[in-house]
Amino acid sequence: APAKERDGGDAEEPAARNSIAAMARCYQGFDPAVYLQYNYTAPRADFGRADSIVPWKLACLHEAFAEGDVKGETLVDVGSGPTLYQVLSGCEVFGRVVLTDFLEVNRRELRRWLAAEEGGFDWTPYLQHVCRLEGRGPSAWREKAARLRSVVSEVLPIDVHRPCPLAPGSLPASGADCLVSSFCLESVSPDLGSFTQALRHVTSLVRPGGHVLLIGALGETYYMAGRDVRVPVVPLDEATLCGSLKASGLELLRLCIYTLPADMRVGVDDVSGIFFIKARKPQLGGGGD
Ligand SMILES: C[S@@+](CC[C@H](N)C(=O)[O-])C[C@H]1O[C@@H](n2cnc3c(N)ncnc32)[C@H](O)[C@@H]1O
Ligand SMILES: O=[N+]([O-])c1ccc2c(c1)CN[C@@H](CO)C2
Repeated sequence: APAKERDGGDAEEPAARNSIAAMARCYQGFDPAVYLQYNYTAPRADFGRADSIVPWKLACLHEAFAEGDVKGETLVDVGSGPTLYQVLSGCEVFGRVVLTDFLEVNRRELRRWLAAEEGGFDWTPYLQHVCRLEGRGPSAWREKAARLRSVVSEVLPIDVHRPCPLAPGSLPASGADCLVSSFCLESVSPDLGSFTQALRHVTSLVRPGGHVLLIGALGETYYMAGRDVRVPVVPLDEATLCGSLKASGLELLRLCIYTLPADMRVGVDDVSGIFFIKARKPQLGGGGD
């Protein structure tokens, strides 16, 4: 059965189970509106600035799909939170997009946008920006919004600390063709060991030969997930990140790093850099695609 929001995952050692449970308790205070305001409005999401973080992330995702090697039927987004930017490029390639999060408050926020209900976050500037990247006029954003709403098939509970993060049958038996995950694993894991274990768990959701696109924080030790909700983060650097990727069996295809300019450090976290990883899960028997 899908994990409850206070679960301690399936960690073997009691200590690990406790720290995972402590992390889950931390997330009970997660406030989607505050989180969106802190990270998805200017200056971090300023579409008029070439060095703003969100345009950089959207460009990485656009390029990853534009190369044409990432294809198939099913894309799963791990730890979606209340955000949709991370699937705005992939939704044009895949006929089925599965969004997931640990918290019902976030799943509800996603369903609110998908149902075109009033009062949710306005993703229009994001839709328009990705349409520009795709060489479509910004007025194509309504088509992109309709496309996204048509391909998102589910918004499911997930727990990356479980060997099977999703309920059985959530994805095709062979696995998803592509997995996207942004700012999840390092911000839900108490330490590097559980980060690497969580990466192994989510890699099991992907078919052999499928692709993994990861966006995350470098050098971050905490972030504010609500007005007074401080969440600890596993501080990663390039070496530890690549070590975990190798340990999870993924083949690194591309690693891009963004270093935050001073005015992108706005006091809501201590992140120093952002990574984008394009990786592939080897075919069985280690063959090519
Ligand atoms: C920093 S937010 C990232 C949100 C979004 N993907 C983004 O790019 O901004 C981390 C997300 O991980 C979710 N989360 C917390 N514990 C989790 C767990 N054990 N398994 C999967 N997701 C979890 C939280 O609910 C939250 O939405
Ligand atoms: O600048 N950004 O686009 C951005 C978006 C989300 C997040 C960060 C930065 C840094 N903190 C993480 C949580 O670990 C969440």
